[in-house]
Amino acid sequence: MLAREEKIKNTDEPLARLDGGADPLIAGAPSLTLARYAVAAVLIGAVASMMALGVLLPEASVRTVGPLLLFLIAALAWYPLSRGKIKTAVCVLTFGVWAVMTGIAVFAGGVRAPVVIIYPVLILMSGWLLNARVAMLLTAMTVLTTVGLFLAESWGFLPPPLASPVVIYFGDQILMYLLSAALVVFVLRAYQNRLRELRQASSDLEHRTLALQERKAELHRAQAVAKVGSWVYDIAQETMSLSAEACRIFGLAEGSSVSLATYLSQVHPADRNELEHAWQRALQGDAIDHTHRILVGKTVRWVRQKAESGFAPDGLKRRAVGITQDITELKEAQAALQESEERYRTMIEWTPESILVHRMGKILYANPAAIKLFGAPDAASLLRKSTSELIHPDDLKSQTERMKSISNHVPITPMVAARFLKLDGRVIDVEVQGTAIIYDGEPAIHVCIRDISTRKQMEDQIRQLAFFDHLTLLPNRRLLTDRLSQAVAASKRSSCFAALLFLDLDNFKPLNDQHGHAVGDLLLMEAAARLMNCVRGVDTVARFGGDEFVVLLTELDARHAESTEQAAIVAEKIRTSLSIPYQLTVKTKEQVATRIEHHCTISVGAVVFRGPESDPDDVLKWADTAMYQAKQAGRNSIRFYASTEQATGHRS
Ligand SMILES: Nc1nc2c(ncn2[C@@H]2O[C@H](COP(=O)(O)OP(=O)(O)OP(=O)(O)O)[C@@H](O)[C@H]2O)c(=O)[nH]1
Repeated sequence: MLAREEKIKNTDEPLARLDGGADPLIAGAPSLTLARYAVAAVLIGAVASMMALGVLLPEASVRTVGPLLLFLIAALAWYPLSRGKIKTAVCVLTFGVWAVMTGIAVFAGGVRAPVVIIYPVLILMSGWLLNARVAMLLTAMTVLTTVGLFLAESWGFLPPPLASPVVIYFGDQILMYLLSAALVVFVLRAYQNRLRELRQASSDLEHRTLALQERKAELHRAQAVAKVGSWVYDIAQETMSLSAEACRIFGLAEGSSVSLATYLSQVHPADRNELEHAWQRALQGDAIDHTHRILVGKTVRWVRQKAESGFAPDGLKRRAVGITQDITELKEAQAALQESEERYRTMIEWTPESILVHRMGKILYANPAAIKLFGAPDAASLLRKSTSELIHPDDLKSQTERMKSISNHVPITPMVAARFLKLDGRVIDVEVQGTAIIYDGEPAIHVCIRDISTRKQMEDQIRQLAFFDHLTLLPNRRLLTDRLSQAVAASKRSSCFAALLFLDLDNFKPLNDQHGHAVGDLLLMEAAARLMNCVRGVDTVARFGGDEFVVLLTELDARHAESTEQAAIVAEKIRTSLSIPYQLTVKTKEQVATRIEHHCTISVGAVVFRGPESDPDDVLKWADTAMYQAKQAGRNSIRFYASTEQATGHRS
């Protein structure tokens, strides 16, 4: 098909216009093959004639001029033919042959020359292969020539005809008949080829029409799926032709076309002016890319118009070609997203919880609560920091791993306690919870930080109250019981003995009675401090209650005697230390502070024990019994619980 289109393009224009500008294919342009046959036939005929004349009439070389001219004409026609200019070639051939034949007729007897038989054939061929005008022209030329030959002969202007043997007449006539027959065959074949080509062209046209319809349907489907319509605006006519999807978007019946004024009246009043300006710019050659609202019934639709103005393919009409995209859903989604982002922003701006957003450790956002929590003067000074600068070094590894897990969407404990650092370096106890989010279009981590410093302090206080004596800050009876159980269990494992010293201040009550409870408290605190100085770090000094203290000595010797000796040494050290006079500051009734010296001693009951022979209750009871014995013995003394009773398990 393309090859044929190419051939048609190459056919010379002036000749094509001789038939009134009709499609040369349909007007019967000769095919390249047939034209070649015709030229070849003339060439071969000319050569054959020259050869025949050379053989039959070697002495009459002048007779070969005719065939020689025919040969030249054919050679001349071959040149345009080789360049695809078929009609020019046929023209050269027809008129050339006509001219040569006329020349021969002049020397061969005028209107009686045998060659005149070729004229009708040439007229027919020119009419068929070229067009009616050429045939008419050739006919007129032939009639005039015939009249001319007749008059020339009548007036005796014609040269005497060459004396020709009969064989020449015979040969000429046979050649003319053959040539005529060949031309008629060419014409018929050209006609048949033309018909075949027309049928082929018709079938091609049908296929092209079908393909075009399919493409049009596909385009409609694609436009409907993409919600993109197209239009062409004829600037002179001021009419906009719309595709089916464009009609749907504008709420018009399929196949509608609208004027610019009608379209503008459909545009939302708030957007109309701006669109009109854009349209004017487009008419001056600018491209339009404009988003505006249109009113379709009672609904508002968002559309994006993209267009360019220019000339139609005919190069005459000015027009604008554009597409219309229905972006209502996109706009609604954008509005919803914006609303949700604003809500999120407001929420995190006002929440009392501290929130940071970071990507790969770089802080991107900090809410006011976070700025306050980290003691930053403003958001910018916090944004300059990396997360690693805000995390306590001890927790950095675990926090970094958590961030990695969050980024990789690996499940983790939602909230953990950690220590963070304020910008001034102070430590804050916090609970952190991280979530993977998309921030500014890229993955990031949203961290929620809760300051639990106050809660931690309160917990510590509660712990202190639950397990420590508030006056002396020593472990209380509950914690002592726990440590004693641990000591029993440890001694069972290690086979080493432990010792428990039960201490009771002697004659403490009179101090309270004489100087008041506050002074008694001072003594109790001083006694506690002295006790702490008498023992190792692994030992426990507890306030059992009132003026009673307990000292638990662990990890003594594996032998009972040695352990008893070690415990006795510590007990003696304690007894000595606590009997040193106490310097206490007393306030008189008049609130005047005076220092008094108070002498106080202690009675110590001691027991050396080891699991599993002893249990915590027994040990306490045995030490208490021994302490009672020390009191009985006159106070300020140390008594060990009898080991025989321990060994036999006697507990009375
Ligand atoms: N200042 C003060 N006194 C307390 C506290 N707890 C108990 N006491 C007093 O401690 C005293 C203990 O009395 P006791 O041990 O029976 O009497 P004591 O005078 O030490 O006599 P002995 O123990 O027999 O030598 C009581 O007067 C209690 O009121 C306390 O927390 N502070």
